[in-house]
Amino acid sequence: MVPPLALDIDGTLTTSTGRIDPRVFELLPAWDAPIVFATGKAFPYPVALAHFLGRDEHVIAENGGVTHVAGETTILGDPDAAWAVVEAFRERGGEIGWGDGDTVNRWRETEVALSIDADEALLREVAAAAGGDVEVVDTGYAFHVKSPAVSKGRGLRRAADLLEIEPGSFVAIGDSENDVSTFGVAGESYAVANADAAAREAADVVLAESYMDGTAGVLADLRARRGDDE
Ligand SMILES: O=C(O)COP(=O)(O)O
Ligand SMILES: [Mg+2]
Repeated sequence: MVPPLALDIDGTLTTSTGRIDPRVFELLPAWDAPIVFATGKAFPYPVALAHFLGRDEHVIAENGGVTHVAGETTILGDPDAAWAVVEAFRERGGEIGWGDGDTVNRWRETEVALSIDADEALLREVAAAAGGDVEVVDTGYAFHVKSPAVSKGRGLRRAADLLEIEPGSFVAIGDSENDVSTFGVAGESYAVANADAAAREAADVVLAESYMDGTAGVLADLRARRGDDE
C-alpha cells in the first residue's frame, strides 16, 4: 500500500512558470490512498483540481483557514482582522496588486492574499501594529495576511481525524514556509529543490530536483518502497 499524501500545489505540482505539470494528471488519479491538497490558494482552486483529477475533494485551502474533507467543511480564522490590516496598508499607499477584478481574493473567506510585488516592508509594519492578531506569510507566490492560529498543519490534523488516518502516516511534499506546519504533522516530509529556507529547514529530506520533477521522484520512490511498482 502506498501512503496517504499531503500535497502543496504551487511550486510542488507546478512547473517553474506556475502551470500544473501534466504528470499530475498521470500520477495522481491512480494513487491508491487518500490525497489531501494543502494550499494557500482560495477554496475553489484545490476543489477544482481534485474534481478534474477524479479524486475525492479532500482539501486544505487558505493555509488552513478552510478545510473540506470527507464532505465536511470547516472555516477558521478572522478575515476582519486580516482586512483591517490590508485596509490600513492601502491607506498608507500600499496596493494589493492583483489589478481590477481580483479573483485571488474573490472567494477567500478567512485571510487576504497580496501580490508578491506588494510593498513588503510596509505590509509587515502595518501587520506588526495589529499586535499578534495577524501574521504575514510569504509563499513565494503571494503574501498572505492571516490568523497565526490557522495553518496547513492544523488542517492536516483535522483531515486525518475525519479520514480516520494517523496524521503521522501522511507523506507531505511542499516548497515554502506555509508548508512547515504540514511537515511537522506528517510522518515524512520532502521539500522540493526550489523550496525556500524555512521549508528546507523543516523537511526531513530536501530533494535534488525542483517542482514536479522532485514530487514525481518521491511518488516513484514511495511506490517502489511499498512494492507497488509492478
Ligand atoms: O497561494 C499561494 O501563495 C501558494 O499556494 P501553495 O500553498 O499551493 O503553494
Ligand atoms: Mg507552495
